[in-house]
Amino acid sequence: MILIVLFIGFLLTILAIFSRRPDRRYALPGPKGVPLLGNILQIPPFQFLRFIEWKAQFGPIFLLKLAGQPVVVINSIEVAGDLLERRSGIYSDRPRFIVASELLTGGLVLPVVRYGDLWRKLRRAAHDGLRSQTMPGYELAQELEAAILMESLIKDSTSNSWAEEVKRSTASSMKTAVYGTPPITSINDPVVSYINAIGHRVTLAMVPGRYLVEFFPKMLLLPGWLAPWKREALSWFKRDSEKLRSLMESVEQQVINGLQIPSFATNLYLTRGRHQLNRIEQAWLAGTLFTAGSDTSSSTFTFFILAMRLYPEVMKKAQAEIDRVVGRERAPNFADRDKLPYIRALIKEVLRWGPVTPLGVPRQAQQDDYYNGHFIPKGSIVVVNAWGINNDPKVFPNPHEFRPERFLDPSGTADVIPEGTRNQGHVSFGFGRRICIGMNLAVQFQFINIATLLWAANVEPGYDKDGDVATPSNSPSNWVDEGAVIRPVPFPCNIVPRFSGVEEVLRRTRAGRSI
Ligand code: HEM
Repeated sequence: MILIVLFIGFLLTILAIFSRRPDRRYALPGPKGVPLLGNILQIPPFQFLRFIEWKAQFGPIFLLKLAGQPVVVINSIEVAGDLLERRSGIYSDRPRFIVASELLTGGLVLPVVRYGDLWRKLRRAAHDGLRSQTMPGYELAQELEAAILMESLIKDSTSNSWAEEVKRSTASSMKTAVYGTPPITSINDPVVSYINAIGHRVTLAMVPGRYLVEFFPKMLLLPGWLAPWKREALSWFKRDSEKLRSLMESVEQQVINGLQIPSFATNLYLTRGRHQLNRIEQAWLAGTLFTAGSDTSSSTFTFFILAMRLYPEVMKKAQAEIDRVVGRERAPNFADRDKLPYIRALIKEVLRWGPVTPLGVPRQAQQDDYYNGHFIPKGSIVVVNAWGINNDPKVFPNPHEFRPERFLDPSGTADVIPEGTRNQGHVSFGFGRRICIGMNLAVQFQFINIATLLWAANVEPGYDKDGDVATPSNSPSNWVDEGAVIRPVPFPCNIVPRFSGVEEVLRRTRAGRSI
């Protein structure tokens, strides 16, 4: 009798294993790995470049195994659209990061929140404050910050410290947009340093292999005295929540005192009845937007400066357009945007050309799926090689060339936008339901800073320590991976005023836009 029960149990186990294991014939193609580790050892830094090589071998969608975890890599705009947009019900979740997105941040950091009701609430509230209709509310502060940035860049035009100044200015602009605070004078501003430190802790906690609990989730049940990593993370969550809440409370207090400075947090507080977020959720949402927007925007602007240093003829063409529309008596403003098609095209090209977030933010398949006859198991991590798509020669001929004209019709006036790019011209903001919620603000930030810099100054070659002309390039040896973003390694260059009187106009612009 016992033998019969054991035999039936054995048969059921085998059946269960084989009903879950896909037939190998249906598996996605992909590089062969080694036992246990799978493809881990084949993945170098700047993996998106290797993914382009594998695309040539295995096609636009392939499978990697990282220590048993299936990772599906998408390398074409069509496949990304098919899965992340047309099957968004399956592909809108994020992978689980126990320490980073649960313990350290209470599951409240929008880019890594699991797909579900809380995500919907946070996303709706974020959309409320960042949709295109709200953008004019941010313009005055962005024009002010662009004038401040330009004044300081040209004041010390031969300095190599421009990259630090770009970081300060971006953090300042994002802090004003989120909390309505005046411009900051130093990147060491205490609020900026605090929120950046939270971002840094989260990024570090996501490094694969850092915490065993990610591989053995049952360890989460250990009591704090046996799990110092858990105790520490929970204590950071408490401290960070208090800090972020105090920032929201100062905004609330201003509104209560009758002072409504336009900002994301002011809007969040005023619309709290509609989105139903509690105070801690509101506080984390505001703080998250600051971090998600700062490094991405400053790195993009740094790629713009690199492009101007490498393509002086593009710079001249853009400046000619600005001179025609704006003249020299005033600095550019948002009212000029519709009349500056070349600048709009140039912004798209910067976002396409610079690998700021080359692999976007990963997704996770919420159920088993088949694509073109290939099996994608539930729980697979799904990564889109955005940089690979942005550099696909079929969509963008001569992709390594910086050429804003690719986004203009032959008359140079009408925008030309490749299909499947959600009207952006590139896929750097992602896809589907989890597409970057801050993209309107991000593009607006780039517009005013790019237009102001081109109006005010030339980006000219700088010199290295030996006195030789520095020769930066847009290639791996000139990129630095900071975890959340990739940016160009700072390179010497000179930002030189284009005409006398620039400083005076910038001073007037600043004085006319106090917030
Ligand atoms: C040039 C600048 C920026 C780039 C390149 C960028 C890129 C991205 C990408 C690739 C994603 C993931 C999209 C996906 O999963 O398909 C994302 C998500 C996100 N971004 Fe941005 N971003 C930028 C600026 C901003 C700004 C300024 C903000 C805030 C105001 C922001 C807030 C967010 C948030 C909250 C998410 C998570 C959305 C979600 O998971 O539902 N980003 N961004």
